[in-house]
Amino acid sequence: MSVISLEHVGYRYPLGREDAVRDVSFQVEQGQVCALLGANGSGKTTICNLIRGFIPRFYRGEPTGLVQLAGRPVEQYDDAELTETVGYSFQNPFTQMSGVKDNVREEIAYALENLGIEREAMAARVDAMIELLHLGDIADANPLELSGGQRQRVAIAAVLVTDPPIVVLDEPTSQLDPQSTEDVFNIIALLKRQGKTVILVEHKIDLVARYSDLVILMEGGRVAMSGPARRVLTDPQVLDHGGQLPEVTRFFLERNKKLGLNDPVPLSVEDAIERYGRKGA
Ligand SMILES: Nc1ncnc2c1ncn2[C@@H]1O[C@H](COP(=O)(O)OP(=O)(O)OP(=O)(O)O)[C@@H](O)[C@H]1O
Repeated sequence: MSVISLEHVGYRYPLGREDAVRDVSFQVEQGQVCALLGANGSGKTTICNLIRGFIPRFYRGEPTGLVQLAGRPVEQYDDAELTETVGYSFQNPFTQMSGVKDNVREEIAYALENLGIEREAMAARVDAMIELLHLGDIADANPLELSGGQRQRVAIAAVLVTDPPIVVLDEPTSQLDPQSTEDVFNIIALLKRQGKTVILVEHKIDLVARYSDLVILMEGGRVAMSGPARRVLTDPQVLDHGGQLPEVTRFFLERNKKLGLNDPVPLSVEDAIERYGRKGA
């Protein structure tokens, strides 16, 4: 049974002039990282909102089709179940801070307070998140006085601390420097090893190629291409649908074209080294 399943899903925001998503179908199995790709406005965040149940609980309107989590329609989940099942890190970390907590430690603990977790266990889980996301230096800082990148890391910690089986990360590295970006992708790999199912909206295509199992490429609210990352992200048609290809892949596609070859195209530098060894291209 798929952990996340969308079947022919469509939705228009109440004030929208056209459908934000149309006839979207895909399945994600437990432990998979699924990347949602596509140009601005192609429907990625809307899909995240449908999976988290914010549509139609927060955003009104009537979605069509069927969104299921672990085989159960999202509309059958109550609010508490959805909170526990889907951890959601928003595209804009500025909207994610509670605004009611004085420091980062309390901000991360906030989500646990309502779950009735005992104090000591709560402190241990918060400490683990502070370590995981390298927040030690700012643990006592006011969440509202952090930089964008710091807030982004606090927001991810606040999502992961509740240990949800599904994690939705909407552009989690948009404000991060290369080192912190790499850290976040290492955490995604860790989540995968823990058996969590991850939905990732991310533009850094080289990292997407290295860490994702599945890719859904959106275009104008529809699924333009979907399937295993290895298949989709080595297909030059991605470029025709407003997507990007990893740098190494583009290089090898160009090489094949120029030399009239039909060699397999690698997805990452590691992949290229494995296929072509030291002699290279
Ligand atoms: N609250 C809203 N009300 C009306 N229309 C909306 C709303 N939010 C998004 N839309 C529209 O729905 C469509 C899909 O938007 P969505 O935010 O899902 O795309 P996206 O791929 O996540 O874009 P981005 O990369 O810019 O975040 C767009 O046409 C957008 O203008």
